[in-house]
Amino acid sequence: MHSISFPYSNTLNLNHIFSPKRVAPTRLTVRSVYGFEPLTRSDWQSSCAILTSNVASQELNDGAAADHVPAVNDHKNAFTDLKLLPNGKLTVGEKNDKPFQPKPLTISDLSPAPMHGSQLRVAYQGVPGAYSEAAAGKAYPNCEAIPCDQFDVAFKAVELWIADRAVLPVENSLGGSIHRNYDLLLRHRLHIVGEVQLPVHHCLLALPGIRKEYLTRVISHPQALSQCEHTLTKLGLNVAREAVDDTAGAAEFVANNNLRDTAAIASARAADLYGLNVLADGIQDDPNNVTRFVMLAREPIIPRTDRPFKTSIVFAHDKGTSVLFKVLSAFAFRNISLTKIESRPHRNRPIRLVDDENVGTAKHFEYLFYVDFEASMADVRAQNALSEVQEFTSFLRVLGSYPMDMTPWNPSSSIGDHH
Ligand SMILES: O=C(O)C(=O)Cc1ccccc1
Repeated sequence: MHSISFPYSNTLNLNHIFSPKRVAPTRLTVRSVYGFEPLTRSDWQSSCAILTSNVASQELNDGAAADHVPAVNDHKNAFTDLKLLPNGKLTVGEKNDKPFQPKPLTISDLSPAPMHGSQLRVAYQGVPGAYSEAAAGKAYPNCEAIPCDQFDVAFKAVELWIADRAVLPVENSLGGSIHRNYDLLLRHRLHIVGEVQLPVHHCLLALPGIRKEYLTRVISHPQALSQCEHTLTKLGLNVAREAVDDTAGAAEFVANNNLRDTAAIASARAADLYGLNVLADGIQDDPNNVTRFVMLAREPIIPRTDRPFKTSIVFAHDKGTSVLFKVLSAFAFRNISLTKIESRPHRNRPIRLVDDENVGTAKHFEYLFYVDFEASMADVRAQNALSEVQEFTSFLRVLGSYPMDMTPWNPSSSIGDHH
């Protein structure tokens, strides 16, 4: 067996990553960053702030403009462009719309996440009946789910204290990662505080009295369309497919516009809500179709070791060889299992790194790597692995350390199933 010695121990220099212009960087130890003991909530929160708040990113087509990217948490601007529609849905409004009044903070806003069962406001993209709404309900029973017309709006709602959490679908057992949503995680400063996995059960919905033969179009969220592709063909539906923002929104659109030639792929709950018929039930190609959603909050949660935790990180490197091998070995030698590894090309899309003086620097990386591993940041193995990863990488961000969803699949309780 090979023995490998690592040229560093517990010392983690965050400043060379996040503050490239700083002359005399202060060194933080892994212990202070991840707070072994004594571990207080404020220790952990301020540590995470150090790790993550100095980094913001922006997808840009033109790299030259990257140094002038506005701050992502620009509350002043954001207050003027979010508005609440009469149906309770949040949307992006015009700059001259009546601005939102920021909600005054109360002591309970500053306390740890409310106890199970209390009313938490959870923003999701879509309209009632969307799978993200169901994911919010699974993660936070009795929460108030707030529909938003775009993911960006859901993120902003949390940043502005209009909502407490945002729900984001990030990967699917069939289609893999939802890359756009991973990019959103980087462009905002929210923390992953939980995950839920949902068996998704799709239905083909149409207006009452409409038969399959009348259809010329099927509309839905792109993930839903791709998850049902073969079954649609088997049903003889070689008709146009059209992508819309969310599954339940597709059902609502068919109903509101009385579209007799169009079906929607959505949940059975959406059929009930919008008065549509279920033409075909369970039309996903993979009967074990599962979508993973993450829950996002303004503050990270305190990682624990008394139950299984997962940690999500993103990193990039700009020099060195075999970097991925070295990074993976940091986990392998500590027996930490990875549950996900994914590379994402990031050419021509600079990431904006912000230093302590809030001066932004655009950095170009060829690839970003997303890794999820099965350990809590309160676990010394994870802390050591990450301090090692940091040595090989030029950009590293902990997206969150959170309890794993351990619920076993139960097809009979699939979301969207109306039985
Ligand atoms: O559109 C929805 O209902 C969503 O929540 C996104 C989605 C789409 C397809 C499968 C899982 C989640």
